[in-house]
Amino acid sequence: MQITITDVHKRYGDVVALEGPSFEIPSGSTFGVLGTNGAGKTTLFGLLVGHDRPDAGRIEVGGIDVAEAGHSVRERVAFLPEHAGFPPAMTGREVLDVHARVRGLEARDRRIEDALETVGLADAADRAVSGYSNGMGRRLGLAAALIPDPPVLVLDEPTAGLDPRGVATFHRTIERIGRETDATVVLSSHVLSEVERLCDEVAILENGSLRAVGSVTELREETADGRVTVSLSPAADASRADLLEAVQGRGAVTETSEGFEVVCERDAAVALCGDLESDLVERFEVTEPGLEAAFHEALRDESDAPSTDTATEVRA
Ligand SMILES: Nc1ncnc2c1ncn2[C@@H]1O[C@H](COP(=O)(O)OP(=O)(O)OP(=O)(O)O)[C@@H](O)[C@H]1O
Repeated sequence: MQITITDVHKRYGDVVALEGPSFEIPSGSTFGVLGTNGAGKTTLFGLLVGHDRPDAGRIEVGGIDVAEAGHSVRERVAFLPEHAGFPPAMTGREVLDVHARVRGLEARDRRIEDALETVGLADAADRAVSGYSNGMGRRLGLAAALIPDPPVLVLDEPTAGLDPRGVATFHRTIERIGRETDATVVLSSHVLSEVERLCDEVAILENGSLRAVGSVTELREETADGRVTVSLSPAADASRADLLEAVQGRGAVTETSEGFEVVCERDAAVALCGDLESDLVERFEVTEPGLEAAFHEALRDESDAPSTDTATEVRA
């Protein structure tokens, strides 16, 4: 189910939480919302799931205005909040049964079995929640969200506070939902590698405004620069200064003990490698920008931005 966010504004007193972001979340996609602390992610999710109303602008889920839809939005959008707690004395299965009854769902047993299976809790279903690990608790929250078979799943920082094994299990669960259901999954995270792994598309927010939106590949290629690292051969010693001068116009050049590095657009980086005379070059490497570089570039935060991530081409 497609989600359309149009010029949404929200303030809390003097604090502007959202200042007009507009973007679309394609039906059936896994979509990541990224941003620094206080960027407006949780506020946006609160509006998306109908907990709050925007001061101006619209959010539509499957063509229906969430602010006008009232409680019926719950039939379309399921929410896993950042902190979901459950009565500790109940078993996982009992928790899900209560969720299913409250929603008035039919075929409850089948739905509960399916949800437990999807999140990998079938074996632990009859244990008390008090004995669940943090990660199991998060997955139980996800199972509760999945029970009504919602067209849209909104997950606020779903892996925050989990250990690496819990994170890996949660990732597999989200990938499975992406593969096996038609659900549109919207998640927020501070972990860029997680978003890069799970999401088809990403929006980057800062101070309530949209800074960038697109597929992870688009953001990598359009928003951030690549890097060429060149080690010169001894044959280049005599012409080192000329070589450095020749590459000056190609991007930001830094001399290194072995040669030089040039940070420039990815296409320019590849072209530069092709232009270098092979007998003067011992080795070069083109490093593609990753989402982390794109994120920092979108926020124009040069100070601590690693500009490159993945090495893609090495030639001796
Ligand atoms: N109920 C509230 N009352 C007052 N200010 C609020 C309220 N909720 C959010 N804000 C403010 O709105 C801005 C956006 O907050 P929000 O929680 O949406 O950001 P976030 O991107 O989810 O941040 P984080 O990554 O830290 O969770 C912040 O400046 C925050 O302090």
